Amino acid sequence: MTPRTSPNVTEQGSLVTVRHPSGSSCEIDKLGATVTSWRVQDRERLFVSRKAVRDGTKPIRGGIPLVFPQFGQGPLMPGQHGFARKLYWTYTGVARDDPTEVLVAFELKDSDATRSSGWAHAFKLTYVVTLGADTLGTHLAVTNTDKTPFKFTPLLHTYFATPDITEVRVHDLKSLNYTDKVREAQAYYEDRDAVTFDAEVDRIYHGAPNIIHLDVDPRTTILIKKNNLRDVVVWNPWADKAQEMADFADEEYKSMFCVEAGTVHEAVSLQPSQTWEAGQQLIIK
Ligand SMILES: O=P(O)(O)OC[C@H]1O[C@@H](O)[C@H](O)[C@@H](O)[C@@H]1O
Repeated sequence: MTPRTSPNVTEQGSLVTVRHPSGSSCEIDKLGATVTSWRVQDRERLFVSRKAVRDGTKPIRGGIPLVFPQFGQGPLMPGQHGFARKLYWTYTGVARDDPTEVLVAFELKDSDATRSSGWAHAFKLTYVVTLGADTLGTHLAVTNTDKTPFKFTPLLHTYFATPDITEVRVHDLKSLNYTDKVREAQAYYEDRDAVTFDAEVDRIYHGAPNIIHLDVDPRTTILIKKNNLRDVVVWNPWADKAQEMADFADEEYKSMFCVEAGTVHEAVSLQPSQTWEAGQQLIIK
């Protein structure tokens, strides 16, 4: 099928750039189908490290890497955060372009690389990125094309940009249980109205509400509206961990934070021929 094109979408090398008539734009790298830029009102909303490696030798440090089939270092396969963020996806073209939204689609199927990864199932992933005037949607469909069921723990690893990490507030997580990876992966209860950052944070909030408000600075709120993703991971490496990461500059922990919608506490199970769908919409308020 010939990819559908639009004057609002350009493809150059591994980058697909989408422009909306309102002036907003986004950029997706076929490496991982990683959204690497989202600009609204002339302001970049996503964080990408200035030391990010963009040649395919490692996942892109920033934007929205897509974690599949495994979040973290789980039991499903060896390594961290699965293979989807490390592989080049196929750009399948413009799915829709109308005055309100522009949609572009990407696909990843099992290959020698995925079958030899330790998670050897046959699958098809379809990822649709939707740009509106002040919204960005990322929607994933997973189809089991195999003869047996499989499990996965998918996640949208969104890196948000902030002018000052100490002013960030992540709301709507109060009264949830969370696993704290910084404290021996023990379970805790969130009693604060907002999660803030003044040290390393690495938590999995279980069963989070579908709307999360983020104050990225005292005047700017972004809403995450998630769909069919149960949990929310909140992460900032802070100073010491930042120094350990080769593709992240030492001071960059001050200008980013991750709020990651996923189903990671318990895996999704998918039967042969079935499709599972989920996603998020980011909205500038
Ligand atoms: O360095 P990576 O593999 O991109 O992972 C970054 C972080 O991703 C988060 O989702 C994890 O909860 C953290 O534990 C991890 O450090």
